[in-house]
Amino acid sequence: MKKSIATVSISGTLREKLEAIAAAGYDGIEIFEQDFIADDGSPADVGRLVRDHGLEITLFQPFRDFETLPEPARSKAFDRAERKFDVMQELGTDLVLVCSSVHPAALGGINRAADDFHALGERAAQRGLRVGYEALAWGRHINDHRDAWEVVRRADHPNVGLILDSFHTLGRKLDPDSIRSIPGDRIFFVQLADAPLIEMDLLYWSRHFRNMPGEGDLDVTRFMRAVMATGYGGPISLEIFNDQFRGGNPRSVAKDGYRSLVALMDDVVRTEPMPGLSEAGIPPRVPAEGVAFVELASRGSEAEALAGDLDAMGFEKVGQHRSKSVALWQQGDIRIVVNEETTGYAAASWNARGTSVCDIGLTVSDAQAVVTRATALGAELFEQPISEGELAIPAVRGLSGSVLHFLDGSSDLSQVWRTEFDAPEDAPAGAGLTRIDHIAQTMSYEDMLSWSLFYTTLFEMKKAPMVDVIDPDGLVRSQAVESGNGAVKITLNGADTHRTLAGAFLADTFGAAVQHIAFATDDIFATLERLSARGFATLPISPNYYDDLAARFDLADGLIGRMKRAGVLYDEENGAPFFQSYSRSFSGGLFVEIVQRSKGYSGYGAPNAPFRIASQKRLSRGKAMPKR
Ligand SMILES: O=C(O)c1ccc(O)c(O)c1
Ligand SMILES: [Mg+2]
Repeated sequence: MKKSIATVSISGTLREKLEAIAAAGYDGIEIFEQDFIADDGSPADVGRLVRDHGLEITLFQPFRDFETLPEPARSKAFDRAERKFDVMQELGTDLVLVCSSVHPAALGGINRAADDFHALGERAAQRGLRVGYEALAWGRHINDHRDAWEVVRRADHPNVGLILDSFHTLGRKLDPDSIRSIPGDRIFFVQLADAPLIEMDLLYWSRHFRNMPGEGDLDVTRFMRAVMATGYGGPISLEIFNDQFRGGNPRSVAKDGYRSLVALMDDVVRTEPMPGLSEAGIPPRVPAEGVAFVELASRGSEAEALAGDLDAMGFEKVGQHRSKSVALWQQGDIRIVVNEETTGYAAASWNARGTSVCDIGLTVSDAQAVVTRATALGAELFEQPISEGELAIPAVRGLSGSVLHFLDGSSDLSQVWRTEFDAPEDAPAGAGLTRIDHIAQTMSYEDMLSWSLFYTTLFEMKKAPMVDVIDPDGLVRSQAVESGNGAVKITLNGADTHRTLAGAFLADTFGAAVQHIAFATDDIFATLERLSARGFATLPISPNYYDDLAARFDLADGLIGRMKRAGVLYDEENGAPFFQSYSRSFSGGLFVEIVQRSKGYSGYGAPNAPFRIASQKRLSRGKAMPKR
């Protein structure tokens, strides 16, 4: 199936858009009239430019306010159409989108509209062109794809067909299954868009908040399944009006769109039986089964300080890489790799960002299959020369230059710690930190959709609801993506000002992704006691916090006193308790969190974030609270 994207969907000049669209792997573009008019090339030049990028023009759009006008406006509309037909022929495209009229003078009437389209079809046919009719959700008389189809059906002309747009159908909560009874060869074009569910005016919602399939809350898969059930074989095309994308990086937005289309069609072929459809062939989404390791790039005195911090947290250095300056630290099921190499990817990461997380290893059922799926979704393979005795661990680039490695139970990969690090089989229990609870990535707000799409298209992962994290200096939006069994949880934290703690971290580290790692324990008080004996200092929390806690929750006085002494924060969800504590910042602005979840608490303690952040900021300004 041809993959296409409307030029309105991304930012830049037409030429920049074409570069980005071609690089992302699309077959064609819907050319938005404005984009073409703004370019100073003739229609023929623009057509050539598009084809020189290996793209075709799948659609010319939009042609507005055409149908059911009274004379003399009706004749004028036909004249306008003829002029657009001239342009289309010069551009080299045969299909125009006519969107349903919003003209105040439009008379309406299915038969009147059908007559106008029949006449337009006759004119188009003379030039070998085709006309597609789309119901805008806010069209004056036609605002439902079922009515648009009735117009097309009655127009009864081979050069007149229907254009479907998932936004207009799903945004109006129309049943997408009503599409199933339309003959596929009468559907000329299909536009796809998702959107977050927000109650607002349809037109405003459509023009500003659309996003890529999978990024929003509409059931675009169900819509597309219905389309495929008709036997439709034309292009699938993204038409995304989004304020953020208009100002975003055209290359990454185009790549996100491509990723969303591949994932969407994969979901469709897996759920809608379609004889003969050959789109399958990419490995399915699989669950991420666990965090196998987190790798930090470090060097010199920073690495020494980091070793001290890891030791204070109860980690033990269990192995040294056979041929590289890379150490393996472990506690329970947590593996931290510290890479001090002076060449290669980790070295480049250290040079750019100082001590920071440069690589995340995830456990999956089949590492090679995950890499195959990731590359089909547009991710880049990651490869480094490997030395004698080293394993080639499947890996891809994540977003913003990050790297993800994949380990599975296959014989070689499961032995990596023994093979490369001579690590013993038994894990040190340390201070009782058992596993990685979650990894918190910090990013600019506009990258959040890209990251959540990245994870949810690659893995069986669900998005948790977006929560607001209140930093005294601004808002940070936080959204978790989680594998079904909770084995892998990643929180995506989007900052849009450098004044927030997250934003300052981003600026100071040139966009390092991971700002903190949360470790789980079964007994936070016992663990903190052991850590304290090892010299680990928790983040101090204001005494006011504990007074408030007593008012908010029905907790034993003894417990609150214990939390206060240990620097533990508390939250609760339907009676399920959650305890969390934070470290002070390490070099590079990284910090860790220690959590104890019980009875299925599923959140991240978001209500505590303002107090945690305020304390971190006090410390970083050198105004630590006096000990009391
Ligand atoms: O917002 C609009 O006007 C508009 C134009 C063309 C489309 O295909 C569409 O879905 C919306
Ligand atoms: Mg549309």
